[in-house]
Amino acid sequence: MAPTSSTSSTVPSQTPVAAPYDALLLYSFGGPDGPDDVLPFLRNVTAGKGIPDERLAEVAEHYHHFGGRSPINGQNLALQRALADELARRGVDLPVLWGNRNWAPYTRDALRAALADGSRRVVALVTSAYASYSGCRQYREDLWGALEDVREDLGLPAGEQPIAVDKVRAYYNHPGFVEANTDALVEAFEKVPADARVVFVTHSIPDTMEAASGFAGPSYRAQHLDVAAQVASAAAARLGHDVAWDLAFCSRSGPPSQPWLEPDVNDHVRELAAGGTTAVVIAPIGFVSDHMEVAFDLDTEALETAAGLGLTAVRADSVGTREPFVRGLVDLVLERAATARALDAGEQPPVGVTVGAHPPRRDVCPVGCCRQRDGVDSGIPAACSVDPLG
Ligand SMILES: CC1=C(CCC(=O)O)c2cc3nc(cc4[nH]c(cc5[nH]c(cc1n2)c(C)c5CCC(=O)O)c(CCC(=O)O)c4C)C(CCC(=O)O)=C3C
Ligand SMILES: [Fe+2]
Repeated sequence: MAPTSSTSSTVPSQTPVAAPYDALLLYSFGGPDGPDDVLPFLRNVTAGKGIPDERLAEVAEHYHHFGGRSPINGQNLALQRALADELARRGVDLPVLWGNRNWAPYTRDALRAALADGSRRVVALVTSAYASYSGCRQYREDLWGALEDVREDLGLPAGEQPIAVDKVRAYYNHPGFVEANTDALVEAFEKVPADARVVFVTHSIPDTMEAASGFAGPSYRAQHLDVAAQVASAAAARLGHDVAWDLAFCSRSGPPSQPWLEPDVNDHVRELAAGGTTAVVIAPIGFVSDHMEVAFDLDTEALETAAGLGLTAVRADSVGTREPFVRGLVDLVLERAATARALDAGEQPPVGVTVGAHPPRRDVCPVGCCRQRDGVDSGIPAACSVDPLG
């Protein structure tokens, strides 16, 4: 009888589905964990951005209103756990790390830990579904800086990176994200009359950033309109009635002289009320979890605006750790791995899975992608692009 070792050696060796990656980085924005963190966090976020002091004081108040703690860190921990569980369920051996741009745990520390654990190639999943300077390029610029820090730790010369990071494409039009948002909207309709109007909401950005976001595909606004149309029609099919909707924006900052995407959600709700609407669902498709913009700008301000006008108003859930979303994210990670393997082998990569009117966003950003922040180039190199200086 053959010894066990030779029996197992006859099993054909399979490429692990996550290869060439040896770790997954959940890469997020970060937020304060207590009152003393609020100001230094806000300084990190706004360094060099020209946000007026009054706006900063106002945003600090939003955080202090919730005890100086952002809900975002707990939400990322929950998502990290959900991703690890889904990977384990599929038998995929891939540790999930968590790192942030603006607060601890910082990305550079997550990369240091990955390196210490022997990882050399990491796949990053950004907690923003849409492509724009704020949702893609800025994460890539900060990642470039973190990779430089890790290289300098080891005293390696420029260009000799000890660890490489690839990024999962912007996933707004992935079926998992759309399905999870649809489920949340269908559930919200249990609490309002069938003729309630849906106000899909996302973060406002400057008009100049909106223009730059269209460099390598549909613009930030167009990406949201595509998701909104998909979610509304899928929800209508399930609910058995029409779903009327609009797209509105929240959390505008910057000087008043600078145009940002409109309408503001509060102004829009006022306009709907004036036009005879009596019930609204506020659906935060622009955010993946109920972080501060959702907790304050929507649940505190926008719902108060609606209540003050006598409207029936509910807020649909953000996708959070909903099963279709988490499943979709793991599908995207494995898709990115299959793409990396194909490119490494000089083969044609798989076509990314999507729903809606748009093709998949690129995995590797072209030169110039989303580079203009306020009508001028950021001037900062970025990781996960064909040319870091591009
Ligand atoms: C598109 C977008 C997303 C979605 C994509 C993504 O998720 O990344 C997002 C997310 C977030 N934004 C957040 C917080 C802040 N954003 C700010 C400022 C800004 N955001 C912008 C855009 C976006 N922001 C822009 C154009 C600015 C102006 C300054 C600049 O040009 O960059 C400021 C400064 C004060 C203020 O101006 O409001 C804060 C404190 C938090 C953490 C929340 C928490 O703690 O729970 C999260 C998840
Ligand atoms: Fe923001």
